[in-house]
Amino acid sequence: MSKFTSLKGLVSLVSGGASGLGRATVERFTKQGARVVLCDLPSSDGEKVAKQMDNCMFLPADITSEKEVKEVLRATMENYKCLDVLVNCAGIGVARKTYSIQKNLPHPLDEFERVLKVNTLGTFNMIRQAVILMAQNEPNEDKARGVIINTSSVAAFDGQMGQVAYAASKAAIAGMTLPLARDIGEFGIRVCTICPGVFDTPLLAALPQKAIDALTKTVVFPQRLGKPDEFAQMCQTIVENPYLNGETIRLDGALRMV
Ligand SMILES: CCCCCCCCCCCCCC(=O)CC(=O)SCCNC(=O)CCNC(=O)[C@H](O)C(C)(C)COP(=O)(O)OP(=O)(O)OC[C@H]1O[C@@H](n2cnc3c(N)ncnc32)[C@H](O)[C@@H]1OP(=O)(O)O
Ligand SMILES: NC(=O)C1=CN([C@@H]2O[C@H](COP(=O)(O)OP(=O)(O)OC[C@H]3O[C@@H](n4cnc5c(N)ncnc54)[C@H](O)[C@@H]3O)[C@@H](O)[C@H]2O)C=CC1
Repeated sequence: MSKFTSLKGLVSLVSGGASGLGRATVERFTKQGARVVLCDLPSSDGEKVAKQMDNCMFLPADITSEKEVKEVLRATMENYKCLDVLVNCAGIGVARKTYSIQKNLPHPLDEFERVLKVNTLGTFNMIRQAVILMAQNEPNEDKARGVIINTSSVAAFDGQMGQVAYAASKAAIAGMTLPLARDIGEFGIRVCTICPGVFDTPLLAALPQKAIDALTKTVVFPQRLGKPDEFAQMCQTIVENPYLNGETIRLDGALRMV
């Protein structure tokens, strides 16, 4: 069977794999026979989560660190001799308006910077180093060598009040998709980005329940929070469809946030 027509045997690196959408992706990929490197912060549940799965190893790193990401990729090569799929799930959220007149407080600049650094720069740091490994792969019959999947958000397009930093970081990821595909297509590496709507994870749970309920009510159908495995299923679809490239895919039940 040609490589990338199924997840079986593919070496996959999932950032943010200790929780939420990334964890669901690690779970689905390992069940489908992939060999998975779970990358997450040293302070995360990464070790515990990896131990619960077959063919999964935890390699701790802060995705914003060049040095730590380089070490994760070195260890991936040492253990698995290649890298076929990268799924960038690691990310953080913030809720902060540009200016709170009640508190006479403008959006803290360091908070804006932190969100952009983790979500956008961290995602790019993973990509720029993973490409080096993928480009060394033996191509399949279609000349394919690798697949990269990024995680943006519907906030990239319908950012709510208080989401200027988060939406900027996620719009940047969506904006990177096509130029990335253009840059690395020559190596046989495809790039797609998923824009999830509202999914049932610890990150979304950081919002007040009132806000979560209001958001859920605006999902057209199915009117519920997304299940993390539905995100993971989209990752599997992207890997297994050789003609999906350079695309940003909303996965949101037709939610358009107000
Ligand atoms: C305090 C919560 C901390 C959360 C930490 C991080 C959460 C990050 C979650 C992101 C998860 C990722 C999900 C994803 O990618 C998909 C999505 O984007 S889902 C959408 C998520 N939405 C947000 O993150 C919104 C963030 N904004 C806010 O929570 C609030 O705007 C904020 C806390 C920043 C300020 O609220 P508040 O102090 O109430 O502002 P005001 O007092 O000025 O409010 C005036 C008025 O307007 C109402 N309002 C405020 N924000 C919103 C909003 N986002 N949508 C609709 N209405 C809003 C507010 O209720 C007031 O109305 P009243 O009738 O006067 O009460
Ligand atoms: N839950 C939702 O409704 C939506 C989530 N998203 C995005 O999906 C991705 C995953 O989010 P969730 O699973 O919901 O959140 P989550 O909080 O459950 O998982 C995020 C993971 O990323 C890790 N992480 C954070 N910063 C990191 C860093 N610097 N280095 C390494 N790992 C780091 C965390 O430790 C955590 O394990 C995020 O990028 C988020 O912005 C996008 C749209 C909707």
